[in-house]
Amino acid sequence: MDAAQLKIEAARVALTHVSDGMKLGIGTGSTAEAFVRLLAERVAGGLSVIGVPTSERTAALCRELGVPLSTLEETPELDLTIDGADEIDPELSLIKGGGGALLREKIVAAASERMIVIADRSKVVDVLGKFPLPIEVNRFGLRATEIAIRVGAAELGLSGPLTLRMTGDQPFVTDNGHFILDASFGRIPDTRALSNVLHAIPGVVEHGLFIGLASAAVIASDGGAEIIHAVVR
Ligand SMILES: O=C(CO)[C@H](O)[C@H](O)COP(=O)(O)O
Repeated sequence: MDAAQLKIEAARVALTHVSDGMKLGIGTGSTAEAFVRLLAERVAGGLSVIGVPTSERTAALCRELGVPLSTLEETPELDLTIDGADEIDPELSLIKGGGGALLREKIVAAASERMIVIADRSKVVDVLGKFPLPIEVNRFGLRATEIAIRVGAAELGLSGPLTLRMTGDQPFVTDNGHFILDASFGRIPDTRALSNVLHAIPGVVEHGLFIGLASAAVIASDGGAEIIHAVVR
């Protein structure tokens, strides 16, 4: 199977966990898009669900394909979120935000009873950090925030380039109007410690470490799809 087929396979298996009447968080990215396309087919066939999208991009696709949408304001408690990831470790901690939607993705996942991550096997790692960690930051005080991140990371023995994400010659702006710094720290042995350090910096809005949020992961490979369950949650 090629990469696109693996994404569809992971999405197909995740869809078997969706049932009539569910309130769904709907992720962002190419794997989540594969899920939306399959979900739309089921909706056309009579499945009744309501979706809360994690980005404007996902919202537009859902509207185009006829998946009924709500907002987190209208529907603040969700049954299940299905989303992709950039990296997944054995405890189902994740790096997310490659598509820039990490803040809404984390809020939606936290508002959901369960989160199922869908990915191909290339996303599974022993230790998170090969994929640069996206950090959503307020535009105000960007340089000061960058310095505070460097200092905090160094206290944990982490260092590496912090790159302002760009779209062409302009900084990439998230759906929430913020910038993203991609932190190439390499392996992150203590994800909780880094999460705490980043959350203590006022200019940091959110980061892409998702710890204790995923209940299960559907990992697709040529051998088929494997479901990994989290120990907690
Ligand atoms: O976190 C995300 C978007 O913010 C995506 O889930 C992540 O980047 C994976 O994307 P893809 O399925 O395209 O590999």
